[in-house]
Parts: sequence; C-alpha cells; structure tokens
Amino acid sequence: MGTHPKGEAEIADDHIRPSKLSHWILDNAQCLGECVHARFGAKLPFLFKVLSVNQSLSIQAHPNKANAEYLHAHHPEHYPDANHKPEMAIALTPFLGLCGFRPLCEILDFLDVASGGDVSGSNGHLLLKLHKQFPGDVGCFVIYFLNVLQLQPGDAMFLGANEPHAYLYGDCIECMACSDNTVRAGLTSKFIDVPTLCTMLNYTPAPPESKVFCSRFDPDDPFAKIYDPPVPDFTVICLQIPAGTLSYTIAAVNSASIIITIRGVAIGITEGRPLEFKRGKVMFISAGKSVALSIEPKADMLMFRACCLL
Ligand SMILES: O=P(O)(O)OC[C@H]1O[C@@H](O)[C@@H](O)[C@@H](O)[C@@H]1O
Repeated sequence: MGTHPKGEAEIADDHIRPSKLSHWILDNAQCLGECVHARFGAKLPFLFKVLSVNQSLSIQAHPNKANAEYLHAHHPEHYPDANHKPEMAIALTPFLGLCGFRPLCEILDFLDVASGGDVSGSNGHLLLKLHKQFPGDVGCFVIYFLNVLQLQPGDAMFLGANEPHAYLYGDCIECMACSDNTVRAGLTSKFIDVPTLCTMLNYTPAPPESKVFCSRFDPDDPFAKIYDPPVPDFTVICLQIPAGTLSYTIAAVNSASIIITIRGVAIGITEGRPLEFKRGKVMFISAGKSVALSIEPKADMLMFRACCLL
C-alpha cells in the first residue's frame, strides 16, 4: 500500500481519477500535508504492507540514506532506488524474527556446543526447519549469531539502518520508508552482496529484549497506540475499538495516511458518501481530514494507520 513503482496502489473508486495513487497525489499534493510536502516533495514517504510469512524471508540489512544513494548510483541493477529503508514490523499473530547480534557470551556458548559441549538449547528444531526451506544455505547458521525474537500480537521490532534481521514466521503489519533497497546475507536465492554487507552492519551485541520496540498510548485517544520510530518517514497507529462502541472518529492528522482494517465492520461517511470499513479494506485519508465511523458493535474493531507525524 503506497506508491513505490514496484507495487503501486490503484484507487478502487470509480468517482476518482486518475486511479494510480501516485498520479492522484501529484494532482492533489495538498493531501500530503504541508510539513510532509516540504520535507519529501509531492510523494508519499512510506510504504505499508501486511506480510504473511510462511517460508522465511531473506536475512538482510538496509543501507542508510548516504549508502543507499551510493549503492543506487554505482549498482542500480541491485539497488533500485536512492532511498534508505528503515522498517517496522508489528505482529498480528505470534511472530518469529531475527534481529541484531546476540550478546557475545551466547555466541560463545553456541560455539562451545558445536565443539562438543552440552546440546540442549541449541535451537536444533529451528535450524532443521530453515535448512528444509533453504537446503545448503549457510544463512541457516545465522540463528546462532543473531537474536531470535518471539513477538506476540501487538509487539513490534524496528529495523534501523544496518541492523541485520529476518522474518521467519507469522503475520505482521509492516511499515517502511518508500524504498526497496535490501542488502542480503542468506536464506535467499537472490543476490547476496557480501562486501557491502560486511562494511555496513551494526555489529554491536545486545540482548533480544532491547530489540522489542515499545509503543505508547495516545493521551487524546484511549483506543490508540502509537508506534513512533526514530525516523521521519513514518509512524504507525494501532486503533483497537472495544466491542459495544457505536461510533468513533478517526482523528485528522497533519499528514496523509493509509488505514487498513484487520477486524470489525464500520461505515464511514466521507464527502457525503458511505464507505465500508471491513477486514482487508484499505483507505487513503488526506491530511487534515477526519472520518466519522458508525460501528457494528458486536465485536471489537482493529485497524492500523500509517502516517507521518513530523
Ligand atoms: O528482496 P527480498 O530479499 O525478497 O526482501 C524483501 C523484503 O524485505 C523486507 O525488509 C521487507 O521490506 C519485506 O516487505 C520485503 O518483502
């Protein structure tokens, strides 16, 4: 959901022309909000996704802005744009991922096991699972160097520049800067750029709990939880409206936003027309616009909203 040329959003509303989101934004640049427009130009700065990970995604890291510009200029065949790609994953189901280098003592313990020590707690099940998906791929051994994170629904991890990571299993909401620059390390048949990877990685060891990204409650809205990473490109707001609530207003923010409904049903009125919010429906909301919802109160409603709170 966004305007990256590799997967552009189409507007599925017969009343609206042009139907490509990027073209509509160019014609209606005020929808982005003044601050976003001033900072990023007439472009939506973020990409929003739902990932359903059955087979593990590649072990990878994303370049910072300066490195992304360099890599795109010198190797455009591997680095398709000049933007950085900080990203955040918020678990929808129990979710397994790798993130950042483990504390050194843990890595040393695993090496000890490999040379004949105790074999309990060796992550053998995960190793075999990955090896079944990617036979012979040395990336399978990365589970002994990177933290294995088990996230519960609502938990998040933020992947800043140069942070090694992988998504191994589960469903998540993902938001990132509008880019597709990935430097891969393993668990993939795609291009792996070892020299670039080795020079850029964050090698600082840290415990897994330090890799779980904390959200905060919105003082103005008891139903909103804000995931605000330390980058300007995006923020994600989780809206969870309890069963029994009949109405709720999606508040105006000063940037464009994209909102996806995960659970629940509601009718929103915009420009005098009713729009149905239900599982899988995606709405684009212009900066400064609010949407009043009439909610089907039998069950709770869960929505995620990507925006840019500058
Ligand atoms: O290019 P590959 O290795 O398939 O990785 C691409 C994947 O990268 C991750 O960082 C996420 O942004 C995913 O949404 C994306 O699908």
